[in-house]
Amino acid sequence: MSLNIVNLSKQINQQATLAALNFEIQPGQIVGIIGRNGVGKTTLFRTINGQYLPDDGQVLVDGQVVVTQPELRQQLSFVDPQATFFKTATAKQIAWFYQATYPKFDQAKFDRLMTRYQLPVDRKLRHFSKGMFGLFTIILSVSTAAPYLFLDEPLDGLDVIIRKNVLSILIDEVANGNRAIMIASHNLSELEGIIDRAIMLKDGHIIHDYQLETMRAQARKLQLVYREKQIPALLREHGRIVSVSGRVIVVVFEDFTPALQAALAATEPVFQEALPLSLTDLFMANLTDEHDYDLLS
Ligand SMILES: Nc1ncnc2c1ncn2[C@@H]1O[C@H](COP(=O)(O)OP(=O)(O)OP(=O)(O)O)[C@@H](O)[C@H]1O
Repeated sequence: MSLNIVNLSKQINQQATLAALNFEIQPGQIVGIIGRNGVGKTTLFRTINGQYLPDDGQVLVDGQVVVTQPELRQQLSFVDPQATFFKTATAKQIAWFYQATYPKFDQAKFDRLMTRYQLPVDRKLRHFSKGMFGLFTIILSVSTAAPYLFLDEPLDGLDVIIRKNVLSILIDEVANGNRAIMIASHNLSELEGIIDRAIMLKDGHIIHDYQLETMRAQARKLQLVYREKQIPALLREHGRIVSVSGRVIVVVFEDFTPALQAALAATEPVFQEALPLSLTDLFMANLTDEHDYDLLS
């Protein structure tokens, strides 16, 4: 089983928001989609799920083209949190609608989760709080039995206790290896705790597709102090500078080889310390523009 995104392209406002994206998702994975505001994460989910027609490229489920075989949409579930069309319906009515759309909709699971999280099934969604609505979209999504789930900012508006519960629901969902979940989120620290892989978008392209375990083994975040205020060229050539504070430089090296280690020693830092590397560091290292922070002052 697999979901393949092949040369997927979509222009929004004459901008190549998605420019020939290629990747594959397999059940058992939780994949984070990360990138700055407006980069196209929601557009990607909408295009994969058929809300937007792609300008080019294909979405394939088990090698079959989704756009020409609409029944394959049952394999995909994306509850768009920005969709307002069903806000006048009650939670129970939405579940009926989903049963019609997803023949394998798991009503017992839906009822169990709604009860567990004390969400009123007879209340109209427009009367749900932001957090209740967010939780509802997750419950709806996991109840579809679709193997590929897409969640857009699923933790937004949820209190810390519910967030932890939601994360454990999601981990349980992929544990048996039958489902994959793609999550677009700016909650990087919480995302990092559950994802296996992070796809980083910039300027319409995938600029990194990290397997987090491999990345953690290969990358280093170092705090370095030099005698002079000048930043050695090696740091910019092989690393990404995260911050500069006086003579203290924090730099991320994504591929920290023994040769690089030796070259770094030759720059003669007066102090060097390895710091824990997080997804936030990778985000900042790759996506911070120089005009965002005056790194070089
Ligand atoms: N319905 C729309 N009409 C016009 N422009 C849109 C529409 N939806 C998105 N865009 C534009 O498409 C681009 C991508 O937006 P998108 O919502 O996919 O980004 P995102 O990565 O999900 O952002 P965020 O992190 O802020 O949620 C942005 O430039 C946005 O302004």
